[in-house]
Amino acid sequence: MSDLADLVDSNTNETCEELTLSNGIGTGLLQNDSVWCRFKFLKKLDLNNSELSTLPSGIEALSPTLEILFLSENNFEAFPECLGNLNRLRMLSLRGNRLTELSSSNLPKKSLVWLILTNNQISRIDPNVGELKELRKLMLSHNKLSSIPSELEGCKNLELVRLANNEITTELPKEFVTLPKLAWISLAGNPIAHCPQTKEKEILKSSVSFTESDVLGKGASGIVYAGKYSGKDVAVKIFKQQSMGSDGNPEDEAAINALIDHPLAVSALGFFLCDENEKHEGMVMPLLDGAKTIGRVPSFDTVTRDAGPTNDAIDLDRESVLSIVWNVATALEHVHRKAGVSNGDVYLHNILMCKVGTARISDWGASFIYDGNHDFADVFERIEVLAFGRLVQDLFDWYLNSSLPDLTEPADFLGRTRGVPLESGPFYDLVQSILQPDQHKRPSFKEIKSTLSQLPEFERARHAADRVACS
Ligand SMILES: Nc1ncnc2c1ncn2[C@@H]1O[C@H](COP(=O)(O)OP(=O)(O)OP(=O)(O)O)[C@@H](O)[C@H]1O
Repeated sequence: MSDLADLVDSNTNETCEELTLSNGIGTGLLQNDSVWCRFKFLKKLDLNNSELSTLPSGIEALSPTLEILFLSENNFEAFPECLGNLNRLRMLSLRGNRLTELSSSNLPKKSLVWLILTNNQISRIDPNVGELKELRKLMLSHNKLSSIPSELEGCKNLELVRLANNEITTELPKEFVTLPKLAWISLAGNPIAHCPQTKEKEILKSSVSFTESDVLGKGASGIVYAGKYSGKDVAVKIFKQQSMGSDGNPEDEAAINALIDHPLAVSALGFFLCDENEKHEGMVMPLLDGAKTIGRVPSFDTVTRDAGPTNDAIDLDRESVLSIVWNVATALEHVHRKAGVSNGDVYLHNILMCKVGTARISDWGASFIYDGNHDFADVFERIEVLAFGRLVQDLFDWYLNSSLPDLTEPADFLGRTRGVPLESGPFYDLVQSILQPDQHKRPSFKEIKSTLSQLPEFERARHAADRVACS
């Protein structure tokens, strides 16, 4: 291939909206500035894994349309200047590069909502980060940050922040953790987060068997197989090694799984280690018969919100919806109160529903442990209360055509017309107190569970959950 123009002529159409030039296809050819202005409709460009350390300014010709740019697994040491002129860019990934600093100087401040900087060398966040006013999702796991600047409070739209596996030793600024829309945060693998030992749940690899063809499901951090352990049918998750996942490390996921013990939460029976490096290789969980997730992971459009129901959960009746609400609230009340654990990823795509219809919360890959006596204990719980509110909001939107009172987001996040407003009453009041910007005024999970338990419409859900606990 000698020329990008040839490549473009032979493989694509200039009216295309998406172009993939990853794995070196575009390397050395990017300099052909005249090519870029021929793309009048390009919304998404993938230049992953191409040994790039600079971008030619010709790429600015894409600014009228380009929304999504992948520059992951390259050699960038700084944000290329031309990025700041891509003024429709909403999503930018520079995962797995050599960045040492996050500064908003060369970023499109008015348009950027989703920034992925996982697995770089970032040790400093410039105070000008607060200028990224539209930012909703910031992925910074696997970097070298030792502190977070209070100026992050300027990012009033931040909803999800990943900070796992950094070197954070100092308190997070209060202005940041009390941001009005912050609902998902991960902090494991930092000196400020606790990490217990999992020795008591270590099991011999030889005691677990599974066949690679028997896949139950795939997640970002590993694959789950049907298998056997101690004569029982189980689910076996094999972690991707060195995956530098956006959420955190298998070690932390394993450590937290070892702490979770609740019938409405899916957690580990045991872990086994790699023979070579003693790292966690796999995890054994109780097998949930016919387990299916309820939500689809967020899309480029929905950013921080699940994209909609899975095909396995297209139709859920009111009874099922209320049962999911009750089960998730109950499990979260338990893990926050008993273990000081924040799940960090409370989403319908992490709720597993088994054949008989019981919903359980799963996936502790973004979780972290906090000190229940610490000043921030309430803060971490109230952040997750908002994530729970988002989950309830999605359930009512998808299945009951009902819109909940949302004081954090008076206009719907996708600009859609939502369903019929929820009728006023105690449930309305509860939801309104959950979906509000002032963290202090949100209820704890204990209070949420207590209010739900007094509502007659949740009685059947309560009894069904009690039966699961007794079985
Ligand atoms: N205990 C289980 N029993 C039956 N199926 C399971 C069990 N745990 C997981 N699965 C299946 O495997 C899929 C992947 O699970 P996993 O927890 O790895 O995914 P995930 O929640 O997407 O996590 P990740 O953060 O790793 O991407 C689930 O969606 C589900 O279909």
